[in-house]
Amino acid sequence: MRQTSPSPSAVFNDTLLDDLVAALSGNAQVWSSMNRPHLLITASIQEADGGDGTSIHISGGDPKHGPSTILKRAIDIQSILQPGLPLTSESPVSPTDSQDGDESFIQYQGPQKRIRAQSPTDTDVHDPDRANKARRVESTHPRKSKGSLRPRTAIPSADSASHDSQRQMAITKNAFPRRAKPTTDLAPSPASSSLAKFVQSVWEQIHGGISLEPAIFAAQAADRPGETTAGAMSLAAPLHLSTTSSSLVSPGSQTDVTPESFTLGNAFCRQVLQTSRACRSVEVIVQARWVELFDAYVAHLTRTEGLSALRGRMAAMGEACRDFGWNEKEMRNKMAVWRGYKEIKDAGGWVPLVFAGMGLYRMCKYRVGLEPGPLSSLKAMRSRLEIAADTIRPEWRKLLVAVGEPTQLHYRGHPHDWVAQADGDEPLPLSHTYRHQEVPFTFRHVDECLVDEEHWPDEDPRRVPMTTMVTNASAAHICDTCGQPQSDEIKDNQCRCFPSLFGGQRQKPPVQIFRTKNGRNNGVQALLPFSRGSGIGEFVGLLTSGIQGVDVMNSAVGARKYQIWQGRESNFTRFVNHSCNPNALFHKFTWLGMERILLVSKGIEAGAEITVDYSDSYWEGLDKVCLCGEACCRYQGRSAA
Ligand SMILES: C[S@@+](CC[C@H](N)C(=O)[O-])C[C@H]1O[C@@H](n2cnc3c(N)ncnc32)[C@H](O)[C@@H]1O
Repeated sequence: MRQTSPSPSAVFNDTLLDDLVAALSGNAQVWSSMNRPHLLITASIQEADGGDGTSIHISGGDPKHGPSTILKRAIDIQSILQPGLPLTSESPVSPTDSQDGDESFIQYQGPQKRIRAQSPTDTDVHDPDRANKARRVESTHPRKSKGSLRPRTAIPSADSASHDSQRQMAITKNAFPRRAKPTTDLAPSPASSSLAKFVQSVWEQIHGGISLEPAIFAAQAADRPGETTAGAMSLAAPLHLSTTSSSLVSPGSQTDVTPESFTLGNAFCRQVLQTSRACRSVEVIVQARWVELFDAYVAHLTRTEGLSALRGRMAAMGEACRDFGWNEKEMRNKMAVWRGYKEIKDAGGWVPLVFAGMGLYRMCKYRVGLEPGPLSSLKAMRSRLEIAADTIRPEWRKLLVAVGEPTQLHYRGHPHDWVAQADGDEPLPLSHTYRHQEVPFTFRHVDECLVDEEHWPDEDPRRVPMTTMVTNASAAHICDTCGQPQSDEIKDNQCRCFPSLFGGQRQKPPVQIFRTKNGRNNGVQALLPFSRGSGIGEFVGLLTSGIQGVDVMNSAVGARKYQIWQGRESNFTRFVNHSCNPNALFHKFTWLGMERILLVSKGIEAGAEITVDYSDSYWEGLDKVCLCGEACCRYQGRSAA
């Protein structure tokens, strides 16, 4: 049998060969013939077939009685060699003494029967050629290796060692990087870890598939016929603080910003913010809908192509990877997050996605809060979310064009024109909840008190003697609580006693009218927590006097008594129920020289009903039973007067 030396550059798929030889339960040899790889089982040294194709030769027989070839089959093993690395016959010498000829082999020690590799002995020292052979075998069969085939390491000749051996590339057995086990010693500090993650995300974004077209400028240009994108860019001019330097503010230079350009800069910055916020909302609803598209396409593939669900998903995934320009891992990661968006949409509708804050991505990435319990709570909240979104931010529905959903509002009017019901039941129009009354229900939402001129023809009964502070420009009202000047102008106001109610941007109160379950009709629910001492709202209604027999608030400034009646015109404070253990109270506060009655929190959690103590003067003589349900209730179970 002629043997040629295998190429030292031939790289084998060790695992496959391991498995193959292990299955044959014996030693094996690989050699090349006619530049094609062969695998020979060494149980019997018998060439079965020179052949001209790449084949596995399986021979057997008792050497004493001569070989008896039992060629079973020939298998092409070219495919298990690394492509592009053909066997060559240039390697110098056969590693075994018993072989000769122009075919060489690498001896393989099968996993079950290990042959100790030859190593140079004392005798070898005197026989350099034999020693070299032994070294080659040793390097081919490192003792620690467990039954694997390797190309033989070439032993450089004296004159070629300096360069040839330097240029031999190899893929080592342990080249595949394994994940390092994190150790506490080496764990980066949280700060550097956060920064490292941040920088990593920047690199990922740069190298990922995003495109940062300045769409906002294009949109502005579209709004202004004849305006180019570059021209629209000039809208951002107030933000170009320095035209001579690439940095916004040149060191040492004093940039003059006029009030007008500051206002323009604010407007531009706000516009960009709002545009990007709307884009972010569109992004997540589109991604939630895309997951539905993906699932529907998989169903299509399984139906029309006869693919299994798994194969259908793989096929759809492949197409998605191609179209998004992402690899499969990126695509899977994105889809996992997007599927979270879809689950939120399925439970709570589109509102939670459109108005989601920064936590949405993390929540979906780490699947926190997407358990059945929280999702069913979200489901019960769905219509409440829609009431608020439709009545406070009606423009949100227009974004649904992006996912082909109807854009008509479900809930029109004032946020408190709707009464939310428990267990996700459809909200009721406010007037429907007073149908049981004999007098038809009419109600107008107002933010300020109205003066009943019949009783107070000349002045507002709440006016208090004014405390003023004269400044350069004008006289200012001084807060009798904090001693700071008060003003409805944000830039002039310094009183921070109730910032959500006075002196700043008045916020929509995060409360809803809801239907109580225990016979109190409607009540007020906090949608967000109210910290202790914070203002929830002002008790407003008709400023009048002398009313009896209906719910009314009595107050007085000095000797001047007045009443606030909320029967026809008011705000949500009209619907606050009584509790003998309330979480809010009514509090007098003077704003701009006028007494105000505020609903102030004693510490309220999100979701809780807001209650106050109506006071004994309310309940005394009233033929009602208190239904507050508190253990300390003062008016429960009493016999009606
Ligand atoms: C200012 S309204 C509050 C809103 C009212 N629940 C509604 O649906 O219009 C006051 C009325 O609510 C009811 N109410 C408030 N608190 C109550 C309580 N603890 N027990 C029984 N009824 C209560 C009484 O009918 C009372 O006259």
